[in-house]
Amino acid sequence: MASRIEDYAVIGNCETMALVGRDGSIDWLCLPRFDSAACFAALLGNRDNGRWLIAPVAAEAASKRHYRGNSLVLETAFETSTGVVQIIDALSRRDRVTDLVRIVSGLSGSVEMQTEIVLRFDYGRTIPWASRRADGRLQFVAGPDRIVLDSSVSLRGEAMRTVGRFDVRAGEEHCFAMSWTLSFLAVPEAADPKRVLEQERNTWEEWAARLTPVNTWSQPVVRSLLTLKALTHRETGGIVAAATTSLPEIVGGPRNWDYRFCWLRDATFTIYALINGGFMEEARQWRDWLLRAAAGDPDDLQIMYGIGGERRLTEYEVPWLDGYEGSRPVRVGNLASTQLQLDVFGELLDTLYVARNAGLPPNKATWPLERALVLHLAKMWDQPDSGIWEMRGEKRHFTHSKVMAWVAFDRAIRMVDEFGVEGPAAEWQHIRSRIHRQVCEQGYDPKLGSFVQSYGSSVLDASLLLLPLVGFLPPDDPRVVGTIEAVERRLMRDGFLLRYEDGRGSDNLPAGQGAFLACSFWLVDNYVLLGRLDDARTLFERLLSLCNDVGLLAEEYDARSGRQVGNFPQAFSHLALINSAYNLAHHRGPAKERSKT
Ligand SMILES: OC[C@H]1O[C@H](O[C@H]2O[C@H](CO)[C@@H](O)[C@H](O)[C@H]2O)[C@H](O)[C@@H](O)[C@@H]1O
Repeated sequence: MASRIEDYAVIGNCETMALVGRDGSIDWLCLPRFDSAACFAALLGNRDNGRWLIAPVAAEAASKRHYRGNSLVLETAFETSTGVVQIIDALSRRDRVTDLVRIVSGLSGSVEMQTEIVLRFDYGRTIPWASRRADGRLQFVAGPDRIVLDSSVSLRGEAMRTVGRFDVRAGEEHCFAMSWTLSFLAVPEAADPKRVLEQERNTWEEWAARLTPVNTWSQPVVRSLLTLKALTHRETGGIVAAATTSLPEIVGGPRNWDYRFCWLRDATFTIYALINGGFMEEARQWRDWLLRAAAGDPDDLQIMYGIGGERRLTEYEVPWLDGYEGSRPVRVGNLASTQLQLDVFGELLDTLYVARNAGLPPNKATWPLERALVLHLAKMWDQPDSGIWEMRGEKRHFTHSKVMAWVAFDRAIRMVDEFGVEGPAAEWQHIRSRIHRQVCEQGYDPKLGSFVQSYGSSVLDASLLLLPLVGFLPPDDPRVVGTIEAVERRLMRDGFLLRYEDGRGSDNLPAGQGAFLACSFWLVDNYVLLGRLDDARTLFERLLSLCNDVGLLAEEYDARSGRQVGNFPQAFSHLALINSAYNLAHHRGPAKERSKT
């Protein structure tokens, strides 16, 4: 059985990530990209679907772990009655080769260790052919995939697994290196695990040293930025929403989605957080990814793309996997990619505007794309859509979607005014006023004293907290204050926010989801804008306490079971954490800047 979600740490190489359990088992790894098929899929099934365990034989061993400095090199120490041993894990990358290295090092006494390697390509389904090469390394091949395994420990095959037992005394070390390539390419040289670890640590540390400091909450902010960077593909610049598919929003339920794609919404928010952290090169890389992904007719803009900008993300179910703790179905691909979600226009224009203001030199294709998108939006902003929560039910006039359409026109007008780019600003001003009026008339319920999820409904939705954050209305406007109060009253569960009222949001899915962490961070941002700084700090600190022992967050938190739920680690949660930390720490944080109208 897989571990609890918060019991995983991740290691990554900016192309893919592996989930490493506290128990020393790597239960998830897709090779070579985040969205490739997994060769370790025990996370969504059982150990026969693929995993790599290295752990003491003694079942009672207690583990403690941390990252080496500001890196993604993970150290897990196991304490047993006979001694202490440490496992150091890292993922790296050479030309067309992915390396997973693990070093077992004895710290005190002597510990009897075991390893079990179950390699299953194609999401746990395909058992590869195993053989021993002339150079002594083990080789596993199936279809396009080849893995070569080098180890200082003697290993043997047993019931379709590779297993070994070894003792580690204080001062001793055993090294393992697993290298993946396409099966038709030359067999790669063996990796040098120690050199790989050193190099990975230095690269990550150098990157993190460029951070604009945030004082009080530096540690969680740096770990969140490292996680966002690790979710960014090094070559394409695409940013995935999370490293996993189908970790459930409700354990045992069907709300299981594939997040290994690049949502424009999540990516623009990520860039916003990276710009606040001072990382302009990443902003440029993502902007260039966007220009390539969105190339073509603006009518064809998708709300998400593959890592390289791929458009077809066909969703299918993987019936041979039982799902995380039985949460079925396991899905690959995402049908939401075909939805209309109007808010992405606003998020794109807002982030590109922020990037210009932050000094990102414009690319000559940027404004033509922005202009084309706004001209397209002018023709369809008044259509119903699927909204920020990607509801698979009937389309509606979501208030948040319309507000973000307002943002798109607002930022386009500002760009004409402030940067002298060319566009029909007078026409856009007219549309901007129309949307504003319409939202205030149809998206606001005077009896409730609050904005509502969609026109004419009485359902509350935490996305309404973004209204003051994007400058649609001032934070002290009574309608905004009323909305914050209504959200606190109706969406707060055990001190954290649900994203909308369960069962009333008509998403045709079972109720019972956990608190949506990004929404709870938006409440922190609203408190900051209202000057409720004590409330902001208290809620922020409580949210930080939900991070696992290595600072990672999934999408949601289920307060009843005290567990993280949803895909992991999730960019949306981490970027919201970073933005709230900057809002709290700086007099002129991102919320204050953005809310200037
Ligand atoms: O719950 C319904 C939807 O859930 C996913 O979307 C959520 O995650 C996205 C990526 O982080 C985020 O952009 C979106 O706002 C969230 O609602 C899922 O990917 C959808 O297919 C699903 O309909």
